[in-house]
Amino acid sequence: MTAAVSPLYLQQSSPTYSPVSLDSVIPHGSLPEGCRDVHPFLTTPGSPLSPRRYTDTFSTSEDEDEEHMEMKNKGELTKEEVADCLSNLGLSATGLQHVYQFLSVPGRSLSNISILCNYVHLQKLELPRNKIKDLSCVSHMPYLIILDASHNELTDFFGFKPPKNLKEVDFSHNQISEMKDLSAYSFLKKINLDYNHFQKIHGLDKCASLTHLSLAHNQISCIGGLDNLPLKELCLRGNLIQAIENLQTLWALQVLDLACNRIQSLSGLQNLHLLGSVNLENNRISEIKEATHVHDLRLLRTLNLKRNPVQDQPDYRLAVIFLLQPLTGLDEQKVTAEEKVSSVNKYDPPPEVVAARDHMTHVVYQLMQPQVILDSTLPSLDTPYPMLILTGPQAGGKRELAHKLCHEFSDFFAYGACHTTRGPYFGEEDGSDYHFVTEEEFRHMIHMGKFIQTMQYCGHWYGLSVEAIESVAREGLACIVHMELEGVFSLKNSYFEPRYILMIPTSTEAYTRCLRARGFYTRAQIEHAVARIDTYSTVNRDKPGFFDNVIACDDRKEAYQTLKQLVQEYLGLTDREGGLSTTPTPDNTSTGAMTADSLVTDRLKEPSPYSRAELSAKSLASPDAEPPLSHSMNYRNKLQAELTPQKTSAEHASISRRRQLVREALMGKSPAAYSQLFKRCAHTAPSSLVSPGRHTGGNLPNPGDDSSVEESHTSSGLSMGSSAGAFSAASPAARGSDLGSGPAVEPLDISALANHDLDEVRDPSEPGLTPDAPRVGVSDHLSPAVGPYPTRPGSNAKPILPPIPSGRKTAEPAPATASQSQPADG
Ligand SMILES: Nc1ncnc2c1ncn2[C@@H]1O[C@H](COP(=O)(O)OP(=O)(O)OP(=O)(O)O)[C@@H](O)[C@H]1O
Repeated sequence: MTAAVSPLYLQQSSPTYSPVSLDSVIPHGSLPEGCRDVHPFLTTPGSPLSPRRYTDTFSTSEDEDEEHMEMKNKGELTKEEVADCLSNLGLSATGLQHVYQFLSVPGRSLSNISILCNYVHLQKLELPRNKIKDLSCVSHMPYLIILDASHNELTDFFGFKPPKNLKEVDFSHNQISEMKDLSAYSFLKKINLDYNHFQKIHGLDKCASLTHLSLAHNQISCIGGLDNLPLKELCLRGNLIQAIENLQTLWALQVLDLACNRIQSLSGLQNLHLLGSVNLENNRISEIKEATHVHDLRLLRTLNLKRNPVQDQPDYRLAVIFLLQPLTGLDEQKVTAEEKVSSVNKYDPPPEVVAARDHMTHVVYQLMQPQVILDSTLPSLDTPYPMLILTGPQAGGKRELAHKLCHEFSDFFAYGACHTTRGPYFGEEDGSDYHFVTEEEFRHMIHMGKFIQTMQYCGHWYGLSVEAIESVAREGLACIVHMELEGVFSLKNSYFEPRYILMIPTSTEAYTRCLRARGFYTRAQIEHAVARIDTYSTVNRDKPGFFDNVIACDDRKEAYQTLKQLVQEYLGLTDREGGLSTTPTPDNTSTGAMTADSLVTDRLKEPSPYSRAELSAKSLASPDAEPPLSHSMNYRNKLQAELTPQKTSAEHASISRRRQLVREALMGKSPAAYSQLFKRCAHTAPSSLVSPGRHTGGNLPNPGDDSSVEESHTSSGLSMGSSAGAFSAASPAARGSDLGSGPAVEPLDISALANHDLDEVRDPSEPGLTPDAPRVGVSDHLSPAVGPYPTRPGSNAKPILPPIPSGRKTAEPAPATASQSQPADG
């Protein structure tokens, strides 16, 4: 049987090789049926059908060998070499024959490959590292898909008629200097033109399939000619490019390599939303802020800015990681989770982090000062000093309403003026709205441990000093302070247990108008303030109970009415004019205040898991409601909860009695006990009271419950009931100013407490014990062995939750001097 002759074979002009029956080469039946039409030239090197074998079988003449050698020497590709280098037997494009589809002839110094005109079925042609100047033979390869002519001497760009299916071309490392129109090559997908002499990109407009283009190491100075190409990868490294331009229409671009150019800015990348990797190594980028140009590229995962001047910027890496949060690799180094967290904590710390740092700073600075006992706001673990904090975005009227409240409820409240480094606005008075200080003074105060919390807002510092609160407390009043969210977070870390009322605008437009109308703020400040509305509502939503109440502050009058009503409810007062009562409205909301949760619900129009009544009941201290323990539990309770999860029945009884007292206090039913908060005693404490260290609690005795209220009133050497009055002895200002109109409180004799019969304080479940008796452990603390005042000041205070005082107790505020209540400077 004679094998059919392949078309390729028919194109061979060599007389040496005549059609041959495969049966003469390999045993019949050893090739699959379809393979029997294969031309013997198209054999795999080394296979039984390799040209070597072939020539052995059909021995050639010596003349032919010589001719072959001669051709080789001239750099001409010979049939033998071709036969050696063919591979990939497969069906021809027509599907009618079997042909070898690949030819790879690398590194043979070939300059003449004209013989390839005959190999029309080739689909892949590799000719790298030769000396080829002419590729016209490719014109005869209509089925060619991949062409590698890299490392040759080509000067002509696509110097052949376009093979219709040509998809990948590698002309890198040649000497081509000019691109030409490639509109006939519409199937081209990848072109590699690295290491040529191109100066300009053009002619690619119609390459509608081009996804990969590499023009590295040419002489291109401007990016252009790439409009609307579906490029996914573009490499222009090693050129003379100075700016990233004309890339905005490359909507599909994912990988961009612009290393080793002269680029100074990342501008020009901002619209490439699919970009996942950008290499800008060894350019001239010097500013970290350049990273903002790619800030919105949410898919950007790797960025290389190595060998750019920007690397010398302090904190470069963290800053870039912060700006480009989705990055997983920067400068060929993995971005770790730790780096991401550090960068956020450094450049945009969440309020909790700011507050924690702030709190830590002030605690440390306070501890570094000589310690004194505060006469009024002593951090009693049982009875925190009552404060009301109005919080919310700037210019929401917090300050105005705080002043109004203080004016109207002057028997209860006074304004706590913070310190600020900003200058006074028109009409603001030093000491009334703020204490206006210089930055230097402010910093000095920080270092002297004078602040409880500070915050930087719009470039200015604000701080609440111990003295600001103390001076109010010494008057027997509760303190109203206004502050931003971070201040609230910080205060929540402290020993104070204020009530927090969020005043929030519900209409952004109206709020913006209001800010503008003030005329104080720059555009950026207005935007900043508006953006903070969301911060507040997010905290409110995510942290139920964080704010005790929420009031919409769009309308100041309404807001004030609501606030006033709330305060009256806190105080258990009836409205002086309107006769408002504390009785809750039928839906139990009782005021126009929104509860913290309901505001979010309203704002976001999401269904609330709670009814309005439930929410109100949760946040307002109605007579029948439990005190809002979740957020106003004091330090001691928190610690107790952690350390002694199991309470004795005596404790339970004590707690419930305390709660009852709170309810009554809130309703004004037990003013005597409640007023003790602000009772000052004329009694002069022994000098041992002025502790060398400011007691922040812990190591001093704590009666633990209210069982000793009566006893302590009568027998202690100190006034009691709250930190406000308990240690007035430590403060000359407080001494002698005990002219309050409230009920007199008898000094507490600690020794009497110490002498308690232990039997009285045992668990009532045990025979002979009363529920309200102090626990044995507590009484142990009170051992006389410790001394007359061996324990924490205020330990004689009764654990009555004191949200708001029941009234002013002093006729005349005692003059306060810094030395009396502040840590001494130095
Ligand atoms: N110690 C503090 N800690 C945190 N924030 C504070 C502190 N003192 C004042 N602030 C807040 O700083 C912001 C800027 O203060 P500024 O006095 O400029 O605002 P304002 O216009 O008076 O605001 P508002 O009318 O809401 O009181 C305000 O929101 C204010 O409540």
